[in-house]
Formats: sequence, structure tokens, C-alpha cells
Amino acid sequence: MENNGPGRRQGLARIQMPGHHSREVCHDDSTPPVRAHTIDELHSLQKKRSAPTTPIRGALGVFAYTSEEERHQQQLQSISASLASLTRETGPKLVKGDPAMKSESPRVPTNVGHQSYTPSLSLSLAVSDSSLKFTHVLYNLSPAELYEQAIKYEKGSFITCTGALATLSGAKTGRAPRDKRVVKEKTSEDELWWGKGSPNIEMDEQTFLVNRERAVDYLNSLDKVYVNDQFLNWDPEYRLKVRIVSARAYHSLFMHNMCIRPTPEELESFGTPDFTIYNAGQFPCNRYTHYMTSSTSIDLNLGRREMVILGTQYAGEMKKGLFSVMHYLMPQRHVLSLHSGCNVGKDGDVALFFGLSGTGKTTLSTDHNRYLIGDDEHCWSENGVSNIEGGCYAKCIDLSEEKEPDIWNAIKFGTVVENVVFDEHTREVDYSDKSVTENTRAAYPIEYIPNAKIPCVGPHPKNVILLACDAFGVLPPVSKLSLAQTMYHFISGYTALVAGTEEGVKEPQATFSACFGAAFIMLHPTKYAAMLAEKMQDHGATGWLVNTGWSGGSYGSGKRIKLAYTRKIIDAIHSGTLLEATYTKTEVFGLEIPTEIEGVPSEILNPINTWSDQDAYKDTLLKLGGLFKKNFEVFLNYKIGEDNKLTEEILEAGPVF
Ligand SMILES: Nc1ncnc2c1ncn2[C@@H]1O[C@H](COP(=O)(O)OP(=O)(O)OP(=O)(O)O)[C@@H](O)[C@H]1O
Ligand SMILES: O=C([O-])CC(=O)C(=O)O
Ligand SMILES: [Ca+2]
Ligand SMILES: [Mn+2]
Repeated sequence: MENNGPGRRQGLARIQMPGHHSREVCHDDSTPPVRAHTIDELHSLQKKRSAPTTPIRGALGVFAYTSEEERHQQQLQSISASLASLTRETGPKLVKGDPAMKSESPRVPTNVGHQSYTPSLSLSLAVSDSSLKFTHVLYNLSPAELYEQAIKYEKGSFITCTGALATLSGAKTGRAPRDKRVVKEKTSEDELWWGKGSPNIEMDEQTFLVNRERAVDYLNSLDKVYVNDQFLNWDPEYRLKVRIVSARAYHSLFMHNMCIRPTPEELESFGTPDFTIYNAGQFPCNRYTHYMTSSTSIDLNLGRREMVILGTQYAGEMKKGLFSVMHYLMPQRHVLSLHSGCNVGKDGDVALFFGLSGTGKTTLSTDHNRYLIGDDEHCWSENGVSNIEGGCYAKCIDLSEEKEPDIWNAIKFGTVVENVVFDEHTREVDYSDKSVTENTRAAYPIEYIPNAKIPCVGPHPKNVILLACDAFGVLPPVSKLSLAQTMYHFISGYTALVAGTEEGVKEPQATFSACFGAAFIMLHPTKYAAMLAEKMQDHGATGWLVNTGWSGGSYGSGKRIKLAYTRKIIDAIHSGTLLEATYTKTEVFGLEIPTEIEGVPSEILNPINTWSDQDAYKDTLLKLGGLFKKNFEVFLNYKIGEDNKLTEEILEAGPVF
């Protein structure tokens, strides 16, 4: 009569035979019934509430709960204030959580606007439709939650076979420097670099407010917005609190990866951000607005500590927008901000890798034999170096496991891959496919690189490596630089821009970009150069110029230098053996080039040997020298630092012919 067999598991109440203990008869392996009365209840069991991010203080749990609620309220109040419409002088009414999951998280909508909300309509004539609705805030969601959001709501979101989130950035697949505007306002205008050569195209305060209102109204009109509260700069002394308000899970996950992720405790005491981004990238700017030349506008207001993005969904705008902010704020505190990668050897020798987009900062700073401090944005202060970011943004075009294993392996769950093409069934990414863009990218948290140095800080640099991707094929694969030469090349910021990262550039083309990042600097280039010279001098750093571009001829006839050779060159710099090598001097640029490097064919070290047509080489060399000279003309009247002697030396450190 007893049924203790496998078919009898749950549901029916067990019949107890009087005076009979079932366990004496047979072992009972049935599991206890599910603690739910309905399917909904069952599903509600699936997700357990996160541990409160507010540490419980004292013994009274009740008070702890209240303070958690209070904290949520404060958070929403702060976000509402961030999103306040300037014309209506109110912030939106906000609710936490996903509007699609209302039943799951029974958090009561709370009015958190500046003014207290009265449900009675008759009270207020000023009420508009927008003040009647609630906007849901998805605050610092986890990658898993952001994946679900992206896949559910954002067309073009897919999971690749390695677990990364593939997304599309829309019509723009690179930054739009021509659409960047900087507000001319009293707190910063005297210090900023304006005019010819400067990336800072001015905008007035009023126009900024028009665009800000446009972005804020757009964001407030949505059912939900994503809010990230995060940090910049791993050096706690110079840390910045940033808030990013955006409309896409893609943007939120990108910034989650790229900025420094706060711990729950840090988030609890986050308070008011130092800088806020309003990313309404899906929504265009109004072309009738003064100063607008397209439907894209990226507007920086240093006085208000705000940035507005309209008309571009390319996520790199946020990352580089914040970098511009650092280029303003850090020098004020005597800290040098750098568009460079950075790694450190086992013996603590730090190297900086400067270079324009696509020259190899990420590729070469990600080195299996060294600890990665960061791949793109750093600060150099009296404390040493620190990474500004919490993640890396690697180019993926032609990515291979063999050549770049660490980057390859970082493309896994949590990583955002932008604009890549994949097999519709296997979801395997084809990294050689340029159908969407050449500028395909992966954004991953820095700890996805196994030998990342966390916290991402290090001592003062020993080597300063300037990377140039020379499409002319006349710069040597490596040269040792004097301090004056280092400054000359730093101010010149030469490369042959590799296609893609900036809108509209499809072929390599010679470019000069001061400080290897003119698009991001805010002050005159000589200010940064003077700081770099002083720091290199103080700490005895050696400068190097490494050509990661062409050899054996220009773009079209020559070939790009093998990554394996460049890596050997970099190894020799790190180890110190290159410092000891024998050198000869080149014509025109007067560069010191080594005669031998282990693992690199000696004949490629002097580019003259690699060209079959010697006349063509000479012509090309002179042509490039001419371009350098012409570019440097605008700097001839500037003094670099306090040191007249150094200024003169720098002016003489360019090509001579
Ligand atoms: N000899 C070489 N040295 C360095 N990189 C090379 C070399 N040959 C080819 N490459 C390729 O060039 C690209 C360098 O891109 P990388 O992501 O390192 O640029 P980046 O300097 O970090 O630019 P960005 O600031 O835009 O991120 C990679 O795709 C890399 O595989
Ligand atoms: O900003 C971007 O889009 C990519 C990048 O790192 C650069 O261009 O320097
Ligand atoms: Ca990079
Ligand atoms: Mn960069």
C-alpha cells in the first residue's frame, strides 16, 4: 500500500500508517515541496533580493531597513535633480526598477522631484503631461541585467558564442570631432585653448542650455533611463565622481566596463556627482539651433560640469568626453593627463605608450609578460601613474587569438563588442569583416586581462614610448630620443591615421595631433609638453619613437611592420638592453637607431635598407620632413615651460635638411 517509489514526489499529502515509521521501511528521498502557491510566486522565488548595500549599523534591523529606504530616496532625489528641466525647474518623478517588472518589485512610486508632488490635478495649472508621468530609473544595473535589457529592447543586440554582447552603435561608428562644442563660460574660458588648431569649437551658454533641455526632455519622455554612478582615476587623491544618464542598456554596460566600478559601500556614500553626462544619442539636435552644423552635437560645459550628447550613439564619445574633462581638471592640480597606454614590469619599471588612435596603445600595453595598468587614458602626478578608466577599448579589426591572446580571451560574458559581424547561427564573430565599419571595438573591464595591475596605479615611468603608424614607411621601427626630441615628437603627434575611428576617414593619411590626442586636450599643447618634460627630467625617463606602421615602402607598396617584431622591440626597451645598444644617426630626422635587436632582422632597423627604390625613399623622407616642419610652424613662438634652453633645443630637434 505504501508508495515511496520515485513516482511519488510531491503534491499529495503523505499517508502516515498508524504506528508505522516510514523511514524504517524504505529510505525516503523525496524533496520538500516548493514553497509557492502559484506560478508567479514560484518565479518570484527565483531571484533573491540583493544584500542591502547599506551595511547594517547597530543591532536594530528595523533602523537599518529604514536607512536603506532613505538612501534609495536620496539617490532618486539626486537623479531627479540631475535630470531637472531648466525651464520648468523640476526634476522628473522617478521610480526605481524596470517598468516591465512592476509586479516583481513592489516598490511604491515615489515623488522625488524638487517640488512635492500632489496627485490632485486641479491644484496646479503649471502641470504638463510630462509632470504626470513617472520615469523608471535603472540604477547601476549589473552586466547580466543589462544584457537582458539590451536583448529585449535594443535591436541589433545578440550574444556571441563566447558570451559577449554584440551591439550596433547606429549610423555613427566613430567619434565626430567636428561636432564637439565647448561652452565659452567665465570659469574656464581664459585657460582654454581656442582658435586655429584647437579642438575646442566654441558654443555659448544659452545654446548649451537649449541642447541640454532637448536631451533632458527626451530622456524624461522615456519610460526608463539608465543611470551609472562611477569613478574616474584609480588614484584616490585625484578621483572624480561621474554620473552617466543614458537611454540604452548598451551605453550603460559600456560605461560600466569603461569607468571604475564603485563598491557597494562607495556607492552608498556617492553623494553628488562631480560631472554628469546626458546621453540622448538616439535623438538628434535641432539644426536650427545656433552653432549646429549637423544633427550631431557633443557639448561640454565645464562650468556646469555637464556634457550633452545628441545625434550619435557611438559610445566612445562618452569615454573621450570625460577624458577631455580630465585634461582640464587635472592640470589645474598639477597632474598631467595622458592619451597613453601604461604597463609595468615585474621589477616595477613603468612604460607609457603614447599614440593616436590605432597606433598600438592597447595592443602593446597588453603584454603577457607585464602587468597592465591601462590601455588609453592615464594621469601622471607626484604619486606616480594612475589609470583614469576601469576598462579597455580594443580595436577588433583582424583580431586573432594567436597575435593578441589576452584581448581575444577578454571577449567573453560582460564584454561589449560593437559593430562586429557574426555568423547568424553559431554566433561566431568574423573579426575580418568590415561590413559595418573598420572601427569595430570591444569594451571590457580591465580585470578581464589576467595580468592587470589592480588597483591600476604604478610608480614613475622609466620609458616613454611614442607610437607612430607611419604610412610613408620612412620612420625607423625604433629610435632612441633625447628629451628635446621627445618633446618635439610629443608636440607634433604624428601618425598616419588608420581608417575608421574618426568619422569619414577611410584611408591612412598623415596626421599631426598635438600631444597625441589634440581632439581631447583643453589647454594649449605646450602646457602639457612642459609638464611632461619636467616629469621626465625629474624621474630620468627615456623617450623612444616606435613606428608601428609601414616598412619597405609607403602604404600601398610596403607592408605594415609585423606585430611580432614590434613586440621584440618593445621587449628590448623594457629590459634595458636597447639602451645599451650601438646607435647610428639617420639623415633628415636625426634619429638614433640601433644596429641590432634580438629577434628582429637587422636590415629592417634602418628603413633605407628596406626600400628597393632609393630615390623614392629619399623623396618620401623629405616630403614627410616637410610636413613635420610645416606643422610645427604654429609652435615656433611658444616657450615651453620656464626653461629657455629646452625651448630652443626642442625647436632644433625636428628634421634638418
Ligand atoms: N606592428 C604593429 N604594432 C602595433 N599594432 C599593430 C601592428 N601591426 C598591426 N597592428 C594592429 O594595429 C591595431 C592597433 O590598435 P590599438 O587598439 O592598439 O590602437 P590604440 O592606439 O589603442 O588606439 P585607440 O586610442 O583608438 O584605442 C591593432 O588592431 C593591431 O592588431
Ligand atoms: O575614442 C575612441 O573612439 C577610440 C579611441 O580610443 C581613440 O580614438 O583614441
Ligand atoms: Ca585603445
Ligand atoms: Mn584612445
